[in-house]
Amino acid sequence: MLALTEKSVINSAGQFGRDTESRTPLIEIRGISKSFHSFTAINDLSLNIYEKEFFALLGPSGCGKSTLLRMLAGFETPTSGQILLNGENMVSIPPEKRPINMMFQSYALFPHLTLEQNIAFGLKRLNMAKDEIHSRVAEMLSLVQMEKFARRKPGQISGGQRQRIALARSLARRPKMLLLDEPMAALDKKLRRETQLELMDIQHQLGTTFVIVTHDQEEAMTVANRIGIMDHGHLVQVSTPLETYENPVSRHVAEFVGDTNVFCGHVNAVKESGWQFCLDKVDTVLVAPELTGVPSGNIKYLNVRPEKMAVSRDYEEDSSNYLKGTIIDVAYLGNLSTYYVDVGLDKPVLAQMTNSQRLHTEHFAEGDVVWVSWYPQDGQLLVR
Ligand SMILES: Nc1ncnc2c1ncn2[C@@H]1O[C@H](COP(=O)(O)OP(=O)(O)OP(=O)(O)O)[C@@H](O)[C@H]1O
Repeated sequence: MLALTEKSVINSAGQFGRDTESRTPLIEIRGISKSFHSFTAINDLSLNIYEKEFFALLGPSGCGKSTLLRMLAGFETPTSGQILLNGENMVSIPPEKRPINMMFQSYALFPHLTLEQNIAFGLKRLNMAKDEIHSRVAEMLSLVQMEKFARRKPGQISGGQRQRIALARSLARRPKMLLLDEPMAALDKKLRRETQLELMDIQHQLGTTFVIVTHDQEEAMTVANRIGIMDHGHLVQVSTPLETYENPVSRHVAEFVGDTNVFCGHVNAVKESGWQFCLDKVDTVLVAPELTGVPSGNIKYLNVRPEKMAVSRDYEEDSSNYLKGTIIDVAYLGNLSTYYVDVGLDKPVLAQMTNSQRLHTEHFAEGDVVWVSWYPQDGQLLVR
């Protein structure tokens, strides 16, 4: 089991990056486990989620994301551990009594009811006055910009619009927390991007805590204030998107979130200019930033993101790290080019260059002999 701290970092994610430790959590998950027969889906997991936060659970298929969400909603009971809401144990509270709502991937709209009736459905069951229901439905339709379609049925609107109605319906009871299980899985890429921005906007307007489950790391990075990375029922890192990308706690997280280059090796000298990292197999020495608080003997990997690497024909006498190699593949994406460079290691190095000038960007081709370079401070040393 890995020890976790909710790191304090200042970045674009604002308040949630900085001061989560000093705030009272809305939800406190204390050492919960969930087993299905002999299989442990969630293993001694602890996490705090705060008011007004947009939290994303990210991880490979089968790591336990949905199981965790279902326990928050009350559809599953933890085998052990506690879930507290505002300090009160929720484990014995049934789903409908929790101030938490869940929006399902399938949206689960009633096909025979109009959109406004769909939104009103849960409110009627609360015995709310007719006028109040009417105004709440209107407010929700306006929130998701679907006023014009109020009298249509789910079969008469598009997939993206159904998604909005499902959102409106799940927010109508004004839950303290909304759980979203892969809410955009059925949308195409462009609509998905638009919907992500709308979702952030709505969450911001309402101030409701959102917890989203996704296996799309770009989606998690876009919408969330903080991301929890899960693996085999454990939470392996909880941090802001920036911290997750630039400071992954392990090789596993680094490789799961975005593309990266992980070099295996060891620190062979501690110099003032940085630590000297010797690559296994090619016996090349690179300069790497010091990893404070960690004995140099524990270092196993050097992690460098492809966009931190440059490709050039020539070697220059500067402080960068250089590796010589041959381009074996080029992926030209228009805005970016990704070069796969064989430097004599098990895997080619990935270097990504922005095509920032229309006519004067230098392009490289398969077979070109090049230097891949990066600044020492753009590398990250890892112990696991
Ligand atoms: N009711 C159940 N009975 C037995 N095993 C289950 C049950 N529900 C989930 N599991 C198992 O628990 C593990 C975690 O499942 P879960 O649905 O939480 O994963 P996930 O991370 O949400 O995956 P995906 O991204 O594919 O939806 C899986 O191995 C799954 O097979």
